[in-house]
Amino acid sequence: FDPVTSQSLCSPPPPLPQPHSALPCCALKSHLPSAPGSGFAGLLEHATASIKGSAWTAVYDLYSTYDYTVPPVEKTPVKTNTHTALSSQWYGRVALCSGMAAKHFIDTGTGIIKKDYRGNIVVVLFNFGKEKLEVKKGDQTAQLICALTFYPEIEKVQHLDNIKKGSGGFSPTVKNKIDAKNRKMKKCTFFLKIKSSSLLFCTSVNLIALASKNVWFSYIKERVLCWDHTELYFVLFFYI
Ligand SMILES: O=c1ccn([C@H]2C[C@H](O)[C@@H](COP(=O)(O)OP(=O)(O)OP(=O)(O)O)O2)c(=O)[nH]1
Repeated sequence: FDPVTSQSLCSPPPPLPQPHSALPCCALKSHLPSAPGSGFAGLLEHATASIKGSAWTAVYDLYSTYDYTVPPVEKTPVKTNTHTALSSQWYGRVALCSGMAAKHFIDTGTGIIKKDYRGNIVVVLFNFGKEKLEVKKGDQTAQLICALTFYPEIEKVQHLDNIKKGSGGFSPTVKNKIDAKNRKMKKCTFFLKIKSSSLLFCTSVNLIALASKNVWFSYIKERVLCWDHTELYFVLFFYI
């Protein structure tokens, strides 16, 4: 699917266009690294404008080819005139510029560049801000990351192996943490209740014994109030 023309890209991919000298049009050709982790992600060819920020960065800057206006709460596909020819196991990812996100509330949509895509890389800009965004020819609109990927074979199975995350839907880990916290809180409340009940019990026995001077109460007072609170907790624990 071509995000600009809304046409299907099922037809054979068009040949790479010749770069226009006045526009930042370039072709990236990637090779598999000779050794894993060698960090060699792409070779810039026919570039009229450097799109890599520095020698050590893993991303290539993508620039707008034309002037655009992105109205507030709208999206605009921005052509970059950048074409990729990625080798097998590579794919491209259009990522947002943090500066545009922080300053203008701009995000980029979609963003997966298939290795066999030969069309114009388009950056779909979403304006979540209240102001319209003016994009000028040559402005950086996004960054391109070339990443290695794998092709897992799909197998139909009856069961999956035991997984920790469970089937709790979104954020089950967070839910489990909240559940554990709630359980801890319940435990604390329970022991607090016991503690306050035991204190209440001691005070009541004391007061009644004092007021009535009753032999039985004096007996209970002597027997019970000489216990320390720990013993009382146990008595009340089983009683409650
Ligand atoms: O931000 C983006 C995302 C995608 N593309 C290009 C490259 C990608 O290979 C092609 C198709 O995009 P995608 O595969 O995400 O769309 P689809 O609707 O699944 O299309 P297809 O019919 O190719 O499966 O559009 C861009 O230029 N910019």
